[in-house]
Amino acid sequence: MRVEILGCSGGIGGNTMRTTSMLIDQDILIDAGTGVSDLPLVALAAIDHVFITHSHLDHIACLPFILDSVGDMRNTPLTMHATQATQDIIRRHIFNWQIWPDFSEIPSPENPFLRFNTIEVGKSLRIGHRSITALPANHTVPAVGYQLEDLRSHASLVFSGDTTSCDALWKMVNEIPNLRYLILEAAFPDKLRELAMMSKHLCPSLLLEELEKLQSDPEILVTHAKPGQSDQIEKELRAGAGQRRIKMLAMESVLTL
Ligand SMILES: Nc1ncnc2c1ncn2[C@@H]1O[C@@H]2COP(=O)(O)O[C@H]2[C@H]1O
Repeated sequence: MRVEILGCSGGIGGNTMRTTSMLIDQDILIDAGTGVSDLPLVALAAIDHVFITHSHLDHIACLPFILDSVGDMRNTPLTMHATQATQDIIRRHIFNWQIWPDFSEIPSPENPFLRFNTIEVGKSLRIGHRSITALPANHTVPAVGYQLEDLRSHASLVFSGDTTSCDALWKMVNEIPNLRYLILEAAFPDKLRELAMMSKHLCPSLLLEELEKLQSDPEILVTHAKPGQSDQIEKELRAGAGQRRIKMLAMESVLTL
């Protein structure tokens, strides 16, 4: 399984900051933030599945554009996978004919560009040799993370999505054998710890407290730094990392499972 980081910033600004999205092989996206907009048309048309962590704009911004840009280049609907709560929000507030047309009825309800699939925390979906499982998260809106497992190598990657402290997440993460990569968020530096808590994110000190609950030793990659905050977050994480292998996740990097 190939995991390409299309965007991993908590905001926008210039060529180096794109919001959250990961491309799994050619056909699966995890979130559809602004990082998706760098993909050429032919790559956009190859996306069959989009797994959404939560409804915030920085994670879904490009989904409406994908459908309008390449819907007619495809023979089958693109499937948006999300929990019922997240699906309801996105249908009510995005695909409502006011913000964007409802592509689950276009060009016809019988043969649309978009279809919805409801996922549940703890349940796995198998797509070819990839297994995708929703994990618990704790954010200001209904949210999940994902475990991606390559069923050939049995290696796993966990992406927490946007979450503050979440014991239920660690309970499930600690049951995963062969966890190779753990992508966690730290949106703010420690001086903004109050804002991190209010907006249900992590900062380095909170992230390091969370890592005390982790019982395995994956490579830890940190995502979602707000614009201009990445260097300070990295400095604070380095200072407290101890034996943990922690580094900042980089846009355009490729992880292999
Ligand atoms: N009181 C607040 N609650 C939630 N988000 C806030 C607040 N104040 C500012 N924000 C910002 O709004 C952003 C919405 O997306 P994020 O959750 O990524 O990060 C959030 C913060 O950067």
